[in-house]
Amino acid sequence: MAHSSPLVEVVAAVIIRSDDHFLLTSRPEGKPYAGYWEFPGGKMEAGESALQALDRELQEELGIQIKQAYPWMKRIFTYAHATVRLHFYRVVDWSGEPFGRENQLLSWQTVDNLSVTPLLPANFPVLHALALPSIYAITNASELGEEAMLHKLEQALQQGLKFLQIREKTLAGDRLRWLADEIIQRAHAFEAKVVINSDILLSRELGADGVHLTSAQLMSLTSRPDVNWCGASCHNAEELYQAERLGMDFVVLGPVLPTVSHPGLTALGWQKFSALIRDCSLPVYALGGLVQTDLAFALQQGGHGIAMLRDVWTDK
Ligand SMILES: Nc1nc2c([nH]c(=O)n2[C@@H]2O[C@H](COP(=O)(O)OP(=O)(O)OP(=O)(O)O)[C@@H](O)[C@H]2O)c(=O)[nH]1
Repeated sequence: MAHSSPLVEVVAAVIIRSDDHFLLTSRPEGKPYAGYWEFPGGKMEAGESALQALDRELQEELGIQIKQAYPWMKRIFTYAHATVRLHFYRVVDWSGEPFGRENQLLSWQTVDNLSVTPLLPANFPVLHALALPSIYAITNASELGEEAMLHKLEQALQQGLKFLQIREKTLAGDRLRWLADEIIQRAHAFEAKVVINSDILLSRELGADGVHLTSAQLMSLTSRPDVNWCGASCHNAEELYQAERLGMDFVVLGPVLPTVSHPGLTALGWQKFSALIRDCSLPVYALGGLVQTDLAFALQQGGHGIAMLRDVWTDK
């Protein structure tokens, strides 16, 4: 889209408590969209980095100091008054207790039970992304065996796993249908989301929460399949761009590190991962050779979380 006005760079903080509640504030009188609920933040000033701007805004508006913030999605949005580029950060640790220093209202909210309205229109995709957990598991019955896979899944669900992809390339027909059905039933008993690799019809038939498209499917589609959650595998800038264009809910990008399952693919490395997603408007999971302890680093690189096919099923 062509921008008639210059881009206004804005930082916005998704301040998340350990109980997953996040903070919304109401826009003060006198500003465009006064009374609308937003994430605390504001315009970057000349010479400031995004993080410096975030730090300043949170001190000015809420009286808190950031201790840990992760860069997250970016999003360009055109309002009648301006075109803004929003730099979202997830702030997970801070000092001080937030209070409205500019007489704005504050409210701690959850994605499942949002009780304030109206919200700034640019922020809806961000709320959607907040519903996605930071760990994305990928099933691996072909290596573990089907019964062992189900057993490991049960354990992982008990330990808090909330999101997984059924990806069983060596199974088809009734065998895949049976296993997928077993997995979905177990996951749904724990309110975990399940997407199925590639097969949109199977996902609908079994009542899964959506699909995970291969990069080849992603590149050949002209619109997003009509399912609740739709993700895709990406390996480069072109595929990321297509995922944004089609309005995917999330992507995985990799392989970040060399991996046993895809020996032919050259690993991106963390630097390239981070550079590729710097301006991405979607939540991006890092994938490829990762273990659970890589999560913090992936978040620092701008990732939404990590996807795992092996480490997630190993006993800890
Ligand atoms: N702070 C904030 N701004 C947002 C969000 N979403 C969103 O579209 N914006 C837009 O980004 C711009 C931020 O401008 P602002 O008016 O809050 O900036 P500011 O605090 O520096 O105020 P100022 O007008 O006094 O300079 C507005 O156009 C606002 O509509 C959000 O979640 N938080």
